[in-house]
Amino acid sequence: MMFSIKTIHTKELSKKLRNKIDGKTKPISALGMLESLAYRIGMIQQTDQPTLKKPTILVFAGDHGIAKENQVNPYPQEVTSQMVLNFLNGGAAINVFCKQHDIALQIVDAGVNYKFEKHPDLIHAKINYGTQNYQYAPAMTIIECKKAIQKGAEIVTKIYNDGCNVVGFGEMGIGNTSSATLLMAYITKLPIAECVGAGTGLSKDRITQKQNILTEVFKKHTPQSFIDALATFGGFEIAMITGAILKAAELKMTILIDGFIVTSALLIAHAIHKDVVDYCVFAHTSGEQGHSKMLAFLDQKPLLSLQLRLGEGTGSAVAYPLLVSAVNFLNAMASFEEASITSVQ
Ligand SMILES: Cc1cc2ncn([C@H]3O[C@H](COP(=O)(O)O)[C@@H](O)[C@H]3O)c2cc1C
Ligand SMILES: O=C(O)c1cccnc1
Repeated sequence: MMFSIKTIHTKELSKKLRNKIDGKTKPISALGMLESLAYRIGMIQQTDQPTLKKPTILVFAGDHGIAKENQVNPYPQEVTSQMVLNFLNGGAAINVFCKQHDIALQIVDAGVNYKFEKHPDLIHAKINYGTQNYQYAPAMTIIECKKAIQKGAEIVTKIYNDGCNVVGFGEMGIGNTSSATLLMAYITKLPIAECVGAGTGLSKDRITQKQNILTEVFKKHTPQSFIDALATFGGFEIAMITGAILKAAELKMTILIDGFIVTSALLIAHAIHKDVVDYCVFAHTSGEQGHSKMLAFLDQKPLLSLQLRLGEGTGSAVAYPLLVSAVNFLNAMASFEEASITSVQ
């Protein structure tokens, strides 16, 4: 389970890209974050003429042992499987946005507590029927965790081999803001109180209850490695996304990072391989309060801030057209020289 992720920085290409961007018919830096986005995609693809091919969003779904008790989650566990069926029927927010932007969408059963029928858009990768409740035992075994990482890597390899070079990850798993909170606290070393939030809409009192429970959980376990932390606090969908991110970076794909939960998977991937973030584009800042702190920890600026707090990869789908604009201006806009326009002295 080794990933070979290359440092992107090559001075020559970096200079070439900067000159190309600065040479376009606009004042210097006038395309703002679209410029840094074009630069990043160019660096990822190691070319000053990047292209976006077969954009795909993979939504990983998994159930969480703790969710059965309804202490940290307002919605019951069965909503995970019900939402998977909704994805397969085309009725969820992520379906609508992917359709709008011509993004291929595939759903992965990473570990839902339900047996699904075969479906062309569903990848069967179930590790188990939900995790253990980490109030009592680690969420999964190290073997299960490694299997999930491996499976995530395999799924990304498959879409890469089918011609995709830009991928976003989404998730569905009732209770998974709790896993993300614990992973965030483990990696950033911030107190649980700084990481915990409303999830799908807990009241203030219930956030305090969630904070107390997660503080106890955090004290109970002493993971010995990043993989152990992922196994202890994670979900199958989060572990699979971690493997998917690492593989996508190895394959030099452009990776769209969504909200609080996907970023928690990235925190683990980043702890394992710090160069992984150079392959990522940060779609948005989630309304879940810990997310902006995760982004600050990674020193990354997201494209959008729409107070989305849904997950499913919706922030990535909504941000995707900005990547298209970035690549298009870089490839199609005239330079001062081509348009015979006088530049600054
Ligand atoms: C109908 C519905 C659709 C969703 N789509 C994503 N989530 C989001 O909410 C869940 C995490 O929040 P918590 O930790 O508070 O349970 C995840 O499934 C996440 O993807 C949804 C949640 C619900 C209820
Ligand atoms: O930001 C997210 O990904 C998020 C926030 C709340 C609930 N589900 C997902």
